[in-house]
Amino acid sequence: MTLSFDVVVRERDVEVAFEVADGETVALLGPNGAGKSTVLAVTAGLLRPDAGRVLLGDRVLTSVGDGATVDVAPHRRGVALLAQDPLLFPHLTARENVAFGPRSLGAPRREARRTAERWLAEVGVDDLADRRPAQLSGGQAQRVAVARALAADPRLLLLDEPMAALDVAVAPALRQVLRRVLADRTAVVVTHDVLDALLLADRVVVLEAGRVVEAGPSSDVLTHPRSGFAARLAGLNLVRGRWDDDAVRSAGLAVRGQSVGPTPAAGEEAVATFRPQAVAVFREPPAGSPRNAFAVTVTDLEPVGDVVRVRGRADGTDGDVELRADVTPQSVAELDLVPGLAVTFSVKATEVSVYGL
Ligand SMILES: Nc1ncnc2c1ncn2[C@@H]1O[C@H](COP(=O)(O)OP(=O)(O)OP(=O)(O)O)[C@@H](O)[C@H]1O
Repeated sequence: MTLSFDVVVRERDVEVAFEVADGETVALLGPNGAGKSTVLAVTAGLLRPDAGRVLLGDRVLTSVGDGATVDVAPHRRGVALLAQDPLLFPHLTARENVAFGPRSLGAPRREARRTAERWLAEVGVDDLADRRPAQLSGGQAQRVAVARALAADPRLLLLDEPMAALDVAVAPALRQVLRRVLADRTAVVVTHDVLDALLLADRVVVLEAGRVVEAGPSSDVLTHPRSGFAARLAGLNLVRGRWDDDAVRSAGLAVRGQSVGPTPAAGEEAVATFRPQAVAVFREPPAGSPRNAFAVTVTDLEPVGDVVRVRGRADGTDGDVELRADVTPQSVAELDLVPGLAVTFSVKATEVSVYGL
C-alpha cells in the first residue's frame, strides 16, 4: 500500500513531502527536532496538520485545507505505530496483548488467540506467551510489541526508534526480527542508527529543521551523502561548496578529489567526502605535499574503538565546517593534541570523493 505524505505543521515549522512505495521500508533520519516524530504523529492520526494530505493507497487518511477536512481516527487508519517503549497492557499476558488487536477488529476469541500465537512464534517469543509484561526483559517486551503491531494486520507500520530503549547486546537480535517482518511491508522507521538504515530500509529520507534535505536508496545516501547529517551518520567528513578549478571550494577551503560519476560543471554545487581514517594530523603544515591540507582548530577528542577521533573546526569557515580525523592514541600523545590547538588536517586527493549535487 503506497503512502503519500505531503503536510505542513506551522507551529512546528514542518513542511515535509515524501512517498513510500508499496512493500517498501523508508528510514526517516535527522537530528533532534528535525520533525521525524511529527511526521509519524500525523501519519498515525495523532496530530492534525495545518494543511496537506496523507494518502494510503487511494484512501485519504488526512486532508486539510483543500475542500472538506478529512481526519480518519487513529484506530481506523490501518496504521500501527511501534514506539520506543513497548507500551504493553500490564495486566494482560503476552498472548492476550497480541490478541487484543484481532479481537478489537472482531475476530472470535480462538482465532485471535491463534493469530497471537503465530505472531509470537514469528518474533521468537512463543515460549513467553503466558507471561505478563513485568516478567519480560526489555528486548522480549519489544518483540511482543512487534507481534502485537503485526497481529492487527496493519497496511502501514510505523516504528519510532524501536531499538533505542534496548541494551546494545539485544538490539542485533531484534534488528534481525524486524528485518524479516519488514521485508515486504510498507513501513516507515525513525532511527538514529546507520545500521538500521542500511539493514532495515530500502530508502532513506533525511530531515533537517522540518524539511527534507535528501532522499534516496540507503546505500547511495550513506556512501555518497549530500547532507551534513547523513555524512555524520555514515561516519564521513563532508565539505559542501562549488566546483571550481578542479576543487570543491567553500569559504576558506579547497578540497581536491576524485569524481564519482560525471565531473561537476564549473560553478555547480558539489560535495567532497572522505573518511576520518584517511586524515593525517600535523602540528605544522606539511611542506611541498600534493595532499589537501586544511588549517583546523581542535575542538574535542573522543575515543572510538581503538582510535581517537579528533574533531576540529576548519579555520576561515565561520565554524561551519567540522572535520574529523581518526588517529592512534600514540599520535595524540606525540602531537600533544588538546582542544584549542591549531593543527593541519591532511588527506590525499585519491581518498576524497567529489560529486555534483
Ligand atoms: N508537542 C509539541 N508542541 C509544539 N512543538 C513541538 C511539539 N513536539 C515537538 N515540537 C517541535 O516540533 C519540531 C519537530 O520536532 P519532532 O519531535 O517532530 O522532531 P524529531 O525529529 O522527532 O526529534 P527527536 O529526534 O528529538 O525525537 C521541533 O522544533 C520541536 O521543538
